[in-house]
Amino acid sequence: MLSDKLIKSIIEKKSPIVVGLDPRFESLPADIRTKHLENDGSTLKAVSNALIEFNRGIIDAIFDLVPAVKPQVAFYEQYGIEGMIAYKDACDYAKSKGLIVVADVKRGDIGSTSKAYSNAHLGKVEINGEMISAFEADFATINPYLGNDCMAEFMDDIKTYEKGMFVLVKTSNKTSGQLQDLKSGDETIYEKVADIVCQWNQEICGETGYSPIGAVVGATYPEELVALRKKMPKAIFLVPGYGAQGGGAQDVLGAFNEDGLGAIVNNSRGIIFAYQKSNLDYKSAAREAVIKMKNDINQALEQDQKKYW
Ligand SMILES: O=c1ccn([C@@H]2O[C@H](COP(=O)(O)O)[C@@H](O)[C@H]2O)c(=O)[nH]1
Repeated sequence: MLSDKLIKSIIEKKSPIVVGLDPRFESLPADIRTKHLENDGSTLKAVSNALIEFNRGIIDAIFDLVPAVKPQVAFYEQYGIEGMIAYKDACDYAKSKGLIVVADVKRGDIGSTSKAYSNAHLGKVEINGEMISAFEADFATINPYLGNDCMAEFMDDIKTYEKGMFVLVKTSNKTSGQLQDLKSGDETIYEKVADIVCQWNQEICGETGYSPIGAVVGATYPEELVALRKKMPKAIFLVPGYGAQGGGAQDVLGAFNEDGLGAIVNNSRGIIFAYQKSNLDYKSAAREAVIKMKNDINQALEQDQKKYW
């Protein structure tokens, strides 16, 4: 089961970290931008090729240190078809290096449309009797706003193809409370979503005790992390908000179970653009940033007596 694969890879690499592949063309190293603008002019193709070169460099620099990467589709989609070619390359190249791919696509719609989203990112499409993969990520992030039956559309592919999903429970952004913290009866909306995640965790769970149905909970809400951890013991938490959004090692401790497992902390800008605050080239700077993040989190886990390894 994919949750077992992720947990085992976290243990093997001693690294509960996911690197966010969120490239911005204007923030890429000047030599990469110049080369591709000279080759292809001021075009979407130039940007796409630059993103591909940059991402491959980042993946080469960090693949042995972390279990997973998380490409955020928005940074590719903005460049249209050419951008999506770079998105697919990020997924495929990361997989070729043994990494688990979390597609940050935040999908969810009426049931029949959710199924099409699931086909695109987790499952396959049928063409003339043949089943073909489109993007083939491992996990996808899911927006629960349309309700249980719409999220359930992803379940078939999760079971058939050993995939997983991370459901947005309590997001890291400043105004996440505007809707997510509203009360419905005794519980907040985000607690209701956590209840749904728990139900699915009963339905599907791996030998490590963790389910491929995980939860997104922001590092920027450490108290909620603690409470939600107790509520969803079998869910793996995908924790964004570390680094650029202000979260640090102490803030994410609550995401981990007492066994020291159960969470994977994302850092995108803080790793891929680390070179901007360093004298190193972008690959070496990304590697250094991952090593520092890993040491910081492992040290905090050790002090909290939660370190697994
Ligand atoms: O609640 C959420 C859900 C998703 N994200 C995504 O994570 C990364 C964070 O990037 P940083 O550069 O590390 O801030 C980005 O892709 C977001 O779309 C999130 O931040 N919060």
